[in-house]
Amino acid sequence: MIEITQVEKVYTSASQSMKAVQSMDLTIQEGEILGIVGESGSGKSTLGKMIIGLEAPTSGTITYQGKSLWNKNKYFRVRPGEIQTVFQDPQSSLDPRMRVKDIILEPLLALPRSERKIKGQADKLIQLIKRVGLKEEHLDRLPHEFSGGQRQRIAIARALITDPSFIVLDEPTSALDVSVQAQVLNLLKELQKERKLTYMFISHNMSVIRYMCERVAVMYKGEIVEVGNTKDIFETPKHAYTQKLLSSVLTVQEKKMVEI
Ligand SMILES: Nc1ncnc2c1ncn2[C@@H]1O[C@H](COP(=O)(O)OP(=O)(O)OP(=O)(O)O)[C@@H](O)[C@H]1O
Repeated sequence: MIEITQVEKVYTSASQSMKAVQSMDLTIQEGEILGIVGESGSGKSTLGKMIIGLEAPTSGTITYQGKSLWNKNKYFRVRPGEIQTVFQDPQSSLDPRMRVKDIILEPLLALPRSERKIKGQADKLIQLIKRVGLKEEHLDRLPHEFSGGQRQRIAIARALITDPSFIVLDEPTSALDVSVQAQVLNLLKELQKERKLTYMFISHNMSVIRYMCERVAVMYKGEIVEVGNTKDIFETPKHAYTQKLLSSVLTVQEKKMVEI
């Protein structure tokens, strides 16, 4: 579905330049949940941003269903709303002045007028808010009236309103309490199956990755050092960095994640 070939991203400022992503080759298969794991600063979010159109690759190609997403610095949408995203922090990613219904409907404004499907929109909105575990009356409320988990459910509904096929989930539950985290992860899993979605799931939490993903790519200093089936990566990690990640993170976090 997505083919990343020799992608590099260099951030340049007046004083310096830094390679956030380098020599990246990666395939994301239709219908899978691919995990991207790595410590802070390893380039995970930069990769996600290049796929959703927020950062242009410095070199290399990214194709979606065979079509190039970038031509120099210009991003081409395959179909507006086809690729969506859910970010980590539901506090800052939802406009505090907007009512929930307007937040969820907002991505439709990016679609051409003919595709906004005004007819039936209200029904779709009600269906969606209920599907993510909230109530119809919540549609008229403001974000501050909700808990972190509920706000992330709103962000998920917003991502789904355009009927995407592919969603970049960038640390979608990292800001949540562990029990709430499990509920949101389960919701994401159910939605992926029901709607035959493909996810790129970014996390630094190995337990969450193991619970969610069929395959995992391990990033270190902007490069993918290892990619494979989750089971293989966890049972027989080949790269020294993956081994280190597993030994340092799992023992503490697995205890925390028992509820999952
Ligand atoms: N807009 C930017 N300008 C300059 N440098 C940036 C920019 N965005 C990211 N970087 C740098 O690129 C590197 C990779 O950052 P990135 O956010 O992709 O990593 P990450 O693995 O997602 O980390 P985290 O888990 O902390 O979000 C970091 O060194 C970061 O400081």
